[in-house]
Amino acid sequence: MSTPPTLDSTREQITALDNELLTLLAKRRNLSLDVARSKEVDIRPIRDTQREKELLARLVQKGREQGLDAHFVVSLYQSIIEDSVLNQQAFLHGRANPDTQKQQYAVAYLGAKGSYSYLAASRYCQRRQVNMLDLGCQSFDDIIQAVESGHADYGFLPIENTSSGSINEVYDVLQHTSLSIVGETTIEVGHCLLTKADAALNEIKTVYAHPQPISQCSKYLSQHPEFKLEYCASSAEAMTKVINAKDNSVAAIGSAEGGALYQLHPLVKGLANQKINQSRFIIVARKAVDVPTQLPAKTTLIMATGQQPGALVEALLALRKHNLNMSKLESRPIPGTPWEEMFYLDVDANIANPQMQDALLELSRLTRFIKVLGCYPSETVKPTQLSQEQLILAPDSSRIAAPIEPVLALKAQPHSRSHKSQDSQVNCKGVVIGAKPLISFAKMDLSPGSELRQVNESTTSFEYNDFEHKIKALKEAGFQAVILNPKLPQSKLTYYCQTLSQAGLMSILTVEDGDDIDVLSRASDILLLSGSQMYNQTLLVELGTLTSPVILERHPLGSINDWLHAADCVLSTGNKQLILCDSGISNPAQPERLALDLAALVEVKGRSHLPVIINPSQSVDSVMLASQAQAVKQLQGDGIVLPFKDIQSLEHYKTWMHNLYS
Ligand SMILES: O=C(O)C(=O)C[C@]1(C(=O)O)C=C[C@@H](O)C=C1
Repeated sequence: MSTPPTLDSTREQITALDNELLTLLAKRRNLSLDVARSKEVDIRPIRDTQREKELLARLVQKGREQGLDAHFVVSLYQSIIEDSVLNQQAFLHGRANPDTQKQQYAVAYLGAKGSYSYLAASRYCQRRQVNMLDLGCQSFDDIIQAVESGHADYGFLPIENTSSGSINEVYDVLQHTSLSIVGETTIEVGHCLLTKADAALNEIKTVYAHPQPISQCSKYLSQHPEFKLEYCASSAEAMTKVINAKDNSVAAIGSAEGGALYQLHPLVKGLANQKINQSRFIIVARKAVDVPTQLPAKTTLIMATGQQPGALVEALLALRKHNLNMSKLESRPIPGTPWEEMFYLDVDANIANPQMQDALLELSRLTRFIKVLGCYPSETVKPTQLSQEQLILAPDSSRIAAPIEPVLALKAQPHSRSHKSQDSQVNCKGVVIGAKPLISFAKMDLSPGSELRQVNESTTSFEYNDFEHKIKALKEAGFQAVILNPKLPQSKLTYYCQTLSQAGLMSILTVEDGDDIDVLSRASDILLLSGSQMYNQTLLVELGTLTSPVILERHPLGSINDWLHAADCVLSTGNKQLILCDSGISNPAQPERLALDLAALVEVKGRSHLPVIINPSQSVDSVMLASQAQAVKQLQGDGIVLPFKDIQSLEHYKTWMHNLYS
């Protein structure tokens, strides 16, 4: 056997090739700017997906001839094309807004060098080949203040993350600013455990991090109960703490890139719960920008609709009528006006587009308040895909012995409207969930130590009387179902469920453990799978075998796709009596609370035929419940879960609940 070339000489060749590849990539990038120049003249859209498909198909074929895997070629070129599109966009946007063409941008962002906001800002400037003068700030208000006062040209604000959802505080500062949104940018957030160069994992005792990364890495952190978590105002502050520490017992959560600025070592990489963990930032400036029509654009609006039923739906229908797609809907309270909501909408359209103008006119008639926060180029470059046939096809008979099976057409997912276009309804005890009106569920916590169980454990008859009294009041207040906490002896559960049944209320028990399914399903009318179990395939399949209705709660860190995938697990096992329940998503700004995701309700109602109920009790305080319930009704939600504390709280509900049924 001949001796292989030495490692050093092979590495030299690889280095030389990589250099050539980079030179070629830079040349390609320059050519794509020539393309942008010609599109500026012809006024053609930047994106040409037909051209991308042809280009990918040709390259897959060419690559295959040289032994390269089709998926590798496609993902490589998807990145190259994304870069090409974003560069062309930045170029044309600069041409349309000559006053943004500067040598240097002063940028206000959260934290200090190395924070994710810093990385997003520096990438944004790099793409525009502009120097960045970075102004680290302590809070979102300080960022706004720096731009409003002219100390900074731009402010970078994180608005949402793929794992932890929307950042409510940012929506709140947008309510009052005179600044405009002039851009957006998304960065991959690769969380690592950053340590001093010579630290080992078993030495780590304290982990410093901003609340956002802590919630985004909750799965990893739960595997390390020995870590003491210390919250920091930014990832940069967390890294500084590690650098200043005297020993190796501390670590920070942050990016490898940011850590490198502090000479920190990424001891463990890929800590995030979700494989794809991205953060989207918006960029604010004093002056609004023009977005050339060749660029995909987004317009962000803030509005308050009337209080009458259906007002929000009417406003959203105005967008649909003009063929406009709403990519995001958020609701936030209006300070000082309890029970009223401000809605934030991202619409995929240029404000100069005549349809958008018509819709705005119509919205201004339908709303009590409306303001355009900005129109800016959308930086989401959806990768062009090849068909499965194009990817799999490799008719090289010398390599493949057996003929390839034809690719099966994917069946429509059982939750989807393409599988079933009409709304599904779940019948239980004469109540139909999924047909109007909205169903009201009361959530009662009867576990020992809860407010409802302050009676002595032995005074059972008093306890039972008390329960019967409360159930009667709930029925009178208009509730149709009661969700009970299952951590009670079986005899009591059976009694509680029977009492509910006698009062004509549906009984719902929460499942957190697979071993309980049998007992709980025999006692109650409906089982509710706790969101924490949404990824538990075994439990999903078990619930799929039941013949009674099931409520599937969304995991606080779960994406809509994951939630619907979990629904498919239940449906495809057999049980079609499925109801979805959204109790909100994790809100790192207020870790003790969840954040209601009303855009998810709109999206899921559009994509799925399943009934959806909303549980705002873990995300809003009691004064906000009325307006949230109205919003749920207006957005075609099928039910609302309200916390039941005591009979007095029912008086509060009675004042507004009748509106829900009108
Ligand atoms: O050919 C074009 O029209 C380009 O803009 C170049 C390019 C590319 O980088 O290859 C980029 C974006 C288009 O969607 C298609 C192709």
